[in-house]
Amino acid sequence: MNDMLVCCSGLTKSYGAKPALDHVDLQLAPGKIIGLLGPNGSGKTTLIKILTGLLRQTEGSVAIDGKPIGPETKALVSYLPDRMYYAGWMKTKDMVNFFADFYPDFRRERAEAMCRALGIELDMRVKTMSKGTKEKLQLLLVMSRAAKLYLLDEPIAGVDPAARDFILQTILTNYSPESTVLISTHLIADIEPVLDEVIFLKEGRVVRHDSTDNIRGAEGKSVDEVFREVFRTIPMGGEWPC
Ligand SMILES: Nc1ncnc2c1ncn2[C@@H]1O[C@H](COP(=O)(O)OP(=O)(O)OP(=O)(O)O)[C@@H](O)[C@H]1O
Repeated sequence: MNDMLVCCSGLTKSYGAKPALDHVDLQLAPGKIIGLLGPNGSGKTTLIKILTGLLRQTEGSVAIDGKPIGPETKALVSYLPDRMYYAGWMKTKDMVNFFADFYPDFRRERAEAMCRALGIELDMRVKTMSKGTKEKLQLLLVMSRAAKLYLLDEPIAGVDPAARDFILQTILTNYSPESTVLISTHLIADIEPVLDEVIFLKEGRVVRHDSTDNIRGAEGKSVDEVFREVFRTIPMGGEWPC
């Protein structure tokens, strides 16, 4: 019996001729916070959307908790998309009610406590919120579910550094040892302290999947430094052609 939470085998997704994901083999254990890292267009959002069931793979297989993607796995997954999808007329409390109606595993008290801690009033309308406040609200709602797999697509892109710390703390304190958090981000240095593992995606392929301890221990470098080496686009000391 495989005790991995996520298993992808030969996972391929093509939108046209070029694959966005190219024969990806991945196994994600429960109880980990994992960074999904790669340059623009490397396939991060595509992988996350396949795990949510929003996209279907072209080839290969994918399972969450031993089940193929479908209604059963959707109930186990809490997903933060890379863009806001709530109507502007909604108030914070409408969104809290929306989540409470939709998800049996939603913890209302926790969500309301986090709103209070962040100064997000329950009567505030989405359209009057700053971009960062909307992102914080959406993330705290997603993290208030008792899910097995949290898929966070760029959760800290639009928030200030102090709020980033709060959000990372929120992620750390809201997941259980049985659940895993997969976080896609370009802000590696900010998120590095909370990561157990990293996955480097390059042109739709996994070029490295390792623990952050291994990376730091074996190479004596931060994940951010290793990422910059793997994905350097201009050779050191090199120049762009005229
Ligand atoms: N709906 C689509 N139709 C055609 N091509 C697409 C579509 N969505 C994504 N792609 C292509 O698939 C590849 C992977 O895109 P994806 O959005 O998964 O990358 P990403 O790593 O999340 O990028 P970013 O860091 O910029 O968000 C890119 O080459 C992109 O142009």
